[in-house]
Amino acid sequence: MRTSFFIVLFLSCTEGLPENHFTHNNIIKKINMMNNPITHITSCRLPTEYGVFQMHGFVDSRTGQEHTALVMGDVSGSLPVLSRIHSECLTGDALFSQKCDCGPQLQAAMQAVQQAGQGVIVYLRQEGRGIGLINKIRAYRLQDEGMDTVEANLALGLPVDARDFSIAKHIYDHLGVQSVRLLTNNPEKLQTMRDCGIEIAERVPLQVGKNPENEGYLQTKADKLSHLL
Ligand SMILES: Nc1nc2c(ncn2[C@@H]2O[C@H](COP(=O)(O)OP(=O)(O)OP(=O)(O)O)[C@@H](O)[C@H]2O)c(=O)[nH]1
Ligand SMILES: [Zn+2]
Repeated sequence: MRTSFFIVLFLSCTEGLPENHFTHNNIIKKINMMNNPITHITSCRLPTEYGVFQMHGFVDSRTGQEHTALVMGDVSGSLPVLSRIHSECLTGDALFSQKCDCGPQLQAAMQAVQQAGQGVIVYLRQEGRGIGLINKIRAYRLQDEGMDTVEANLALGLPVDARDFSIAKHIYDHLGVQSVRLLTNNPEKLQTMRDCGIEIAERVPLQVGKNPENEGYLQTKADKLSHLL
């Protein structure tokens, strides 16, 4: 009760400070980092087209969201581990959509881990950059009418990107991962991991799955979301 009072007081006092100071979001993320909200529930063997992984299930006590990590080999310790932090995309990962590059990225990441003989795929259930499936369909409908991926989220009154990559840090901690070679083109993911205390030994580019349907989407990610494409 007392702690919450001081947190609320602190948040009110920091209102109005510039973006690069204490934003509410950053403070809330830091509080979340202090009280680990991610609980490991169980794990099982998962044979896939890309080899046999150990699949771990986690629950976020704040949202009830279920996340998973696919692990191959021994990943604990200070040596860099090949890893992908993948955000759920039902349309791309499971329904073969060509509107994005998620499906081919997931496959390429799993294949790369198989080739390395060791690695972690963190699969975060933050569909639609965190706005959920129904809102993503709403956003796609606006894109059918000519908006780009950023404009559509904003037109719906939603954040452009509502994901919390710090969840991955808790998952890495559970697995004993300290340093990663991260498969990504997204600089924000790299920065969040660094801010959380995960060493980025290397960024491994992941440029696959380009097709005529997703050319504009990839261009928007490069132009408006600073993706390294
Ligand atoms: N709201 C919204 N979400 C999208 C759209 N297209 C893909 N997504 C979601 O975007 C997430 C994937 O993000 P991306 O921007 O493709 O890639 P990233 O994970 O940020 O970066 P990489 O590590 O380089 O792949 C998934 O959750 C998808 O469901 C879209 O047009 N609108
Ligand atoms: Zn996708």
